[in-house]
Amino acid sequence: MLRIAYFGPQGTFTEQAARALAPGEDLTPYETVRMALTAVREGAADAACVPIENSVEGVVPTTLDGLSDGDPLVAVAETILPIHFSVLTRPGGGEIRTVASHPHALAQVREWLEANLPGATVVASSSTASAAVGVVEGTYDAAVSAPVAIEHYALEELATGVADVHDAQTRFLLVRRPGELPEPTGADRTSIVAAAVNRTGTLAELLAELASRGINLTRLDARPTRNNFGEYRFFIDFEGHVAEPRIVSAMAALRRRCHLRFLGSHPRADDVAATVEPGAGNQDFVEAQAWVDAVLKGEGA
Ligand SMILES: O=C(O)C(=O)Cc1ccccc1
Repeated sequence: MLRIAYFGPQGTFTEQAARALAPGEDLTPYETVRMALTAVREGAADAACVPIENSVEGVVPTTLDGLSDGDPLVAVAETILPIHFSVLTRPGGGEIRTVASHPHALAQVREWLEANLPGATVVASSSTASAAVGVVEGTYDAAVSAPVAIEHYALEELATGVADVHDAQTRFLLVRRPGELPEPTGADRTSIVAAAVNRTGTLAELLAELASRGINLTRLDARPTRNNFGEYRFFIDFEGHVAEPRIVSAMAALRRRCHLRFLGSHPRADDVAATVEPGAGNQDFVEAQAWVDAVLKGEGA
């Protein structure tokens, strides 16, 4: 049985994602994303499930920073969950003075809180489920939680199906230490971190390497390096798998231009096939290479 670390405690959205990505495996909650990643780096877990991006709030910065610092880890699978919340209180609990949740959750229920709990102080907690634990312990009066949290904590539902933005989704990754890669499927995502020198046009040059090979981006985020103010690392996700000739060509070109960290190639949860531009399919790259090989051998011109 695989040991899967996940961003907990029990009852987080991430636990739900871990159950979907690693059914029947041995799941252990960790208090922070960083601690779950460290468990994999140190060998205490075989893989970790962590949230990466939300359709409303964007990326989860602690996950990006946790993946770009420390020993390399690679994503081998992803899942996307629909996100709506339950507001949980103590049974028979009185006035609601404080309401807590993960910042990504709070950002998605701001209008609901203003309309329904206007007097309550809003407090950020490490996860939606840690807010529920805080309500059980009396630290907060209400928690904005994942619907499954009610199965773990002796609380009452003040409201369910809460969401300012309907159809919100969060994408989660299963990450491991580098090893065998998942097979390409034709509907894959590759993730890298690029650290380029601060010079005019650097980012445009990196993106041009991808664009000229017809590679479609699915996400682009910048995070500060934290060493020098104004210096950034770029997190780039694009369609395709590193085992494909066109992606190999792009990765080698990027590697010549900047420091690269490979964060994995894996099937997309939404199963959307990669866009292929005319002349930029894998077969085009294979045929072009075969022609150059023939020239080198003196068998063609
Ligand atoms: O706190 C949780 O339950 C998480 O898994 C992170 C999160 C928070 C808000 C929306 C989706 C995921």
